[in-house]
Amino acid sequence: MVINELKSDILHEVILRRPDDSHKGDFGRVLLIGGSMQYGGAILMAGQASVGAGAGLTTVATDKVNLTALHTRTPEAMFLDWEDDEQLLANIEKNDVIVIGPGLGTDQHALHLVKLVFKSVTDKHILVVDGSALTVMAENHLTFPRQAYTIATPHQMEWARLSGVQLNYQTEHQLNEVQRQILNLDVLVLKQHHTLIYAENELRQLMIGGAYQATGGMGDVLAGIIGGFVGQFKKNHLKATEAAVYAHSIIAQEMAAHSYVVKPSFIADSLSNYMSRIQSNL
Ligand SMILES: NC(=O)C1=CN([C@@H]2O[C@H](COP(=O)(O)OP(=O)(O)OC[C@H]3O[C@@H](n4cnc5c(N)ncnc54)[C@H](O)[C@@H]3O)[C@@H](O)[C@H]2O)[C@@H](O)CC1
Ligand SMILES: Nc1ncnc2c1ncn2[C@@H]1O[C@H](COP(=O)(O)OP(=O)(O)O)[C@@H](O)[C@H]1O
Ligand SMILES: [Mg+2]
Repeated sequence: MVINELKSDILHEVILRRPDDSHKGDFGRVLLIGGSMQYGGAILMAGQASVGAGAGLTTVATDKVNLTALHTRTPEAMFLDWEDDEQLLANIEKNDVIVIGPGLGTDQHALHLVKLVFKSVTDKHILVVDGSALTVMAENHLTFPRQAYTIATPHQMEWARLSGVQLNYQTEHQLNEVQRQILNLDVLVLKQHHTLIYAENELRQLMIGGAYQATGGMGDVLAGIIGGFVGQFKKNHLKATEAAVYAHSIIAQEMAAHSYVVKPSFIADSLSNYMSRIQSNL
């Protein structure tokens, strides 16, 4: 398979100046589901990243224990109790993008939520599946729903669990591509040093980023940025995903000039500033 490098021009192609005559409803409604008691930080970071990426409206469905922390860190985001199925169903319908998985955990409630989302999404939705949701799928032999546009963001271990392609075989790109198709995925973001993005007729590789990103929460922030980008830049979901992947790492790379390790939440917070530089072509 031919691998094309993912380059900075993707940012200029995707991140456009907002029309003056617009409102929050024009820039995507993103619902993020995750954050057990143990992993609350993951969904907080993903929510913060969705807001930072410019999603018009961000809602976080999580364990009640995370309510105060969410509103303290990211008051722009709305809260939803993840035990309230009725509210969840109403919100799935209302939102354009559903991000499920950051800090979700793998217990029975996590499985219930994954099943609820998979059966409720329609062809109007973009679904981003990350973290624990991928492990829950693997453990319960679930496949992605056909009806939604689906993007999965596994790291190599999560991909091995889900696809059966073990780490030492993941360099065989054709194997990953076949699994992407079998699993009904529109886009596979296979995260690693030099992340690969598999999609119909296309394989792209990120050639920036580094070990300063190897810290918990880095993927949670990426899931939130992807949610914010696909919700907002609606013309091409694949390109919006690629731009999110590139922006996430170029910001980390810039921060690494003066940070040994880059804090994921710092990327979420500086994203908007970076995007403003891109749209002004600075
Ligand atoms: N502050 C928080 O609340 C955090 C919550 N997290 C959540 O914790 C849950 C479990 O995710 P984890 O990823 O920790 O656990 P997993 O058990 O799914 O995988 C982690 C292990 O996979 C292995 N691995 C192999 N290749 C890898 C690669 N390329 N990238 C990363 N790991 C690779 C590593 O040995 C690593 O310890 C997820 O729902 C995640 O969102 C994590 O994001 C960490 C931070
Ligand atoms: N050495 C590295 N070089 C480049 N990128 C890295 C490196 N280590 C981790 N990353 C990036 O950081 C993110 C980690 O995602 P993930 O493992 O899901 O983290 P978490 O679940 O803790 O949030 C991915 O985007 C991955 O590509
Ligand atoms: Mg992760």
